[in-house]
Amino acid sequence: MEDKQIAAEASVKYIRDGMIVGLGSGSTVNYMLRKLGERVQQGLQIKGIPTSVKTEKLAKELGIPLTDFSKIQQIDLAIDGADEVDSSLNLLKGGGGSLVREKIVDQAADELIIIADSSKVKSVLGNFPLPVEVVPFGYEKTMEYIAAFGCTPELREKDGRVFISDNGNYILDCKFDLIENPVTLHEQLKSLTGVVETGLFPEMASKVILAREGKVEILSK
Ligand SMILES: O=C(CO)[C@H](O)[C@H](O)COP(=O)(O)O
Repeated sequence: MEDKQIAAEASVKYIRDGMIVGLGSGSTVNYMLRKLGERVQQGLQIKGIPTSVKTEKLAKELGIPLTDFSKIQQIDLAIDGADEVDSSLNLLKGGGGSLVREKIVDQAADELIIIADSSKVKSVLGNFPLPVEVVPFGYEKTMEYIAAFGCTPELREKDGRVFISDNGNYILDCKFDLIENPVTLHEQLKSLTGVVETGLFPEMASKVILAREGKVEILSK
């Protein structure tokens, strides 16, 4: 079993009867959904809030009951993946392009657990290009303003076409050398008019469940 799957399956034991659960996005989360689907078939009663159209589709296929923000007051727990995690549990996310919905759900949850293999742990964030969701109108200008913060932004494409997020926006993948201060960089980028959201999730995760060579490790605040 690969480490992503081991970490993902270990997270399911934190899901208890009656919980409203934020369902993240990505290949690690897909393993979590499959395990959760099994638990639901065995009688676990939960409702999930998906963070992407892809997650919503898979959850429905697996028989996981879903809800939405119009029907609930709180999210007990969100389980999500990440592209990078630092030792203070700051996250860089959005490799799959779902960062806006992920951030809305993850922020609303009482607890956020991140699941990952050990390759995602970095001493400093920024090796992975930072995904920034931007409004399509005038994205060329937004790109120039973002580049002035010391990165090389690239418009994300998929299958030879511009990638469109679930929210109808573009994603700019911004290669920084290192992101020494994720809080400040996030605030600076967020202040640009065309920026919808950045893939920096500082100080949000309460726990990271990692798998390294088949063994589970827990990083906590
Ligand atoms: O932020 C994300 C999607 O927007 C994912 O959680 C992140 O890209 C990790 O993906 P994977 O589990 O496939 O490595």
